[in-house]
Amino acid sequence: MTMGTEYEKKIAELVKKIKNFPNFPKQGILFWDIFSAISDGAACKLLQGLLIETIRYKYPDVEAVVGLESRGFLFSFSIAAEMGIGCLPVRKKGKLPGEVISYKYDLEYGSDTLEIQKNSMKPGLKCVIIDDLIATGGSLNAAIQLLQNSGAEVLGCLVIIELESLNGRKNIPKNIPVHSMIKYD
Ligand SMILES: O=P(O)(O)OC[C@H]1O[C@H](OP(=O)(O)OP(=O)(O)O)[C@H](O)[C@@H]1O
Ligand SMILES: Nc1ncnc2[nH]cnc12
Ligand SMILES: [Mg+2]
Repeated sequence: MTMGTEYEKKIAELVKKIKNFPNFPKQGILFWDIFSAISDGAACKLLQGLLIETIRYKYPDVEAVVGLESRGFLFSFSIAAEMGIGCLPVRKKGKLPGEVISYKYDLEYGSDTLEIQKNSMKPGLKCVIIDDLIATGGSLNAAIQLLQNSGAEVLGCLVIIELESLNGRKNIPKNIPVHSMIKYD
């Protein structure tokens, strides 16, 4: 996909701002800190503009943006407000009031459950899932399953960062596009 050299220049600006932290939160993990890229106003504007440009180009029919707790929320509201479309949260079990639809999934140890509010869902609602980062792909895949079980149409996913060495895409259904703006090994 090409969105032009201006777009590429803005991505390069963003890349300069993202810091990483070795051995956080555990020994052996290189942590990519999206908050380091939004600590000044110009950087916030840059990233917001890039996200909106990407969504408009990749998913022009989107009707709602679904943010994954918690870092995904930063970006879902910003995009939804600018585009005048819905902003739906996917949260861990027990955090959302009212009737919810749940999806339980396996982790390396144990399991987790994601939820979405039933009254925010309409059959066939065209959703894009947004998060800061894809690592193993477990979170995005669980959100895709949850939304599809809820009757939504998942147009695709958008993440800012992809950790390619973890090959998270192998855990995502082949017919669901995942667009990442920045790729690290
Ligand atoms: O592809 P995966 O292996 O599922 O990992 C990616 C997820 O991990 C991080 O969230 P985390 O669960 O650390 O919580 P946070 O967003 O609340 O910080 C990140 O923000 C993604 O949501
Ligand atoms: N390496 C990493 N950096 C930041 N967030 C993450 N979530 C999962 N893996 C991560
Ligand atoms: Mg997260």
